[in-house]
Amino acid sequence: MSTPKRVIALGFFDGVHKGHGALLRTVAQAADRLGSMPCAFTFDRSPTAAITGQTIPLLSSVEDRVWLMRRYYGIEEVIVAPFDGMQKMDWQDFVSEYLQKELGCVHVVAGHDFHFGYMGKGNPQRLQEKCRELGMGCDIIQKVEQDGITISSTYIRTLIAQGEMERANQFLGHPHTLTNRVAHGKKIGTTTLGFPTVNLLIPQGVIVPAYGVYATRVWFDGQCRCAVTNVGVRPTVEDNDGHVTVEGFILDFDGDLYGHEIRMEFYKYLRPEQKFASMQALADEIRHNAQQTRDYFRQLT
Ligand SMILES: Cc1cc2nc3c(=O)[nH]c(=O)nc-3n(C[C@H](O)[C@H](O)[C@H](O)COP(=O)(O)O)c2cc1C
Ligand SMILES: Nc1ncnc2c1ncn2[C@@H]1O[C@H](COP(=O)(O)OP(=O)(O)OP(=O)(O)O)[C@@H](O)[C@H]1O
Repeated sequence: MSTPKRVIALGFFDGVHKGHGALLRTVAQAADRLGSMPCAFTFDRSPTAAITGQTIPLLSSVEDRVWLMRRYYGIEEVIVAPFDGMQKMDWQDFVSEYLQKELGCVHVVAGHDFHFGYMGKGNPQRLQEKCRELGMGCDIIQKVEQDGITISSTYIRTLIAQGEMERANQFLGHPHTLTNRVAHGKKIGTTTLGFPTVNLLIPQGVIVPAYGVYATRVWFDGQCRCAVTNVGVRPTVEDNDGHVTVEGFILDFDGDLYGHEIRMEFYKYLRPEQKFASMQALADEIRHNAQQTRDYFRQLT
């Protein structure tokens, strides 16, 4: 079978923010024009983390990155390459041997500050020259800014760590999204509190939003519902084990989602997590937060 022709965006794309969006939209347009497949190239782990040895909690799991690129920008295929296996590849080989010969790439799209190949020796200018030599198309996208700030995954991570979800979403261009299976909780929600919750495990290596309560939406089994969600260690619960949980009370829903995959979208930070004097006081506050969530989504529509 012959290799399909591909138009490929190059980068890591953590969070798939608006700056990445400028590249991905250009890919979709070029692919349409050239009758090729719109694609993106990413790595299985953060090159910056691998090179510097730092731990960098990410905005998105690989699965979410792939889903976001498809959902918001129509990217049909995401090539997830192993960073460890490719780190030492020379930048010229990356373009001619890997992109052109192996992947059938006819056009690449990269950002203004894209460095690639062994020791980061490849840069936008070299990429353009090499593509010209090989007969491949190449677009370099100028930086996208908002409020005078260059949009970047690094900046958006700091916003999410501080609970500034609405601002993070403005920079992302879509709601911050986490997808995973629903885990079992301690059942206190159902038995003592009167608010059953879905427990979403934070995907490994992904940033924990600031502890607190958020207006969220959850998608599961083809449905979308509003939910009020707590992120934190539940200091009110006596036998909490210090584990961070993400627990959503889904409004107007009655059903069992254990083991199902859910996608949670974070919209607005409502309040910090607190230690309440009693479970009754916590239940009263959750009722209030549920109403705030309803009001929030009502004014959005
Ligand atoms: C909207 C919402 C807000 C919450 N806020 C807090 C809080 O401020 N402090 C706290 O200790 N627990 C908080 N919780 C966590 C509850 O204690 C938790 O839902 C309950 O322990 C149920 O746990 P389970 O899933 O193990 O049954 C909140 C839960 C929800 C759904
Ligand atoms: N604000 C932006 N405007 C235009 N292009 C961008 C922008 N941010 C990133 N890019 C480009 O998107 C591709 C992927 O970038 P990358 O994954 O390194 O994102 P980043 O947001 O710059 O990450 P980090 O914050 O870790 O530096 C690269 O080609 C990069 O140059």
